[in-house]
Amino acid sequence: MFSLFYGLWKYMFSKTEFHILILGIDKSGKTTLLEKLKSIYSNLEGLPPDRIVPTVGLNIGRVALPNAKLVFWDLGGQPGLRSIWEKYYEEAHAVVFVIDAACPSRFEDSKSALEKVLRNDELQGAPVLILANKQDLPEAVSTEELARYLDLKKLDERVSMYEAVSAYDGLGIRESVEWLVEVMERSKRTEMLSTRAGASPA
Ligand SMILES: Nc1nc2c(ncn2[C@@H]2O[C@H](COP(=O)(O)OP(=O)(O)OP(=O)(O)O)[C@@H](O)[C@H]2O)c(=O)[nH]1
Ligand SMILES: [Mg+2]
Repeated sequence: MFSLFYGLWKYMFSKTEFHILILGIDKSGKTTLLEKLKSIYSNLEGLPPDRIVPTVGLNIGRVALPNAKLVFWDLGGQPGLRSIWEKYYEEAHAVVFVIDAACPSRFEDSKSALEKVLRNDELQGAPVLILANKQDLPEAVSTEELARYLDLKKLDERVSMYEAVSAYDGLGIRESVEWLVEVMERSKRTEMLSTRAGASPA
């Protein structure tokens, strides 16, 4: 009897926990975005941009929404650190790929890093959100222009979206999170990860 009530309680009140990987080449603004996410969604003030240093290990940010718990994993994007990204693929429900939209000279590097992410079998079916960051800068390109530059064939088969954001002023961040939650809740990958964890599908 207890287990019946516990099961019902769990079904009604427990929230699904989603793991979201924040990837992108160095200096694209991943950690600044993570800190902005924390300050938008919790009472805690995130670190101000001038206190953020290049990431070597892993930064974790937790966001509690009425319908879901989000755990963001932010990794370092320097070339020598990108091989670490793969260690987190298996457990990730979705990927946020951050690009410095104001720095066209590094679009090629971003494109090849993103293509490598998209090719990896361990991330099969994971929704991908591509963020054109630093929109507060006048030289930042739009999502349409960035999409043209990147010309990603592999994206056609993906649940994906481009969003223009600024990790400084928060532009586009709520919309991005709303999209992520909506697609992760319906995604086959979430079902697969829940089954693998021995829990009932979300
Ligand atoms: N103008 C502007 N600058 C930004 C924005 N986001 C990040 N930056 C700046 O870009 C630089 C790199 O930001 P980080 O957040 O450290 O970048 P990162 O992607 O975490 O870099 P790694 O940890 O080395 O991979 C810093 O000087 C930030 O202040 C933004 O939205 N607008
Ligand atoms: Mg960082």
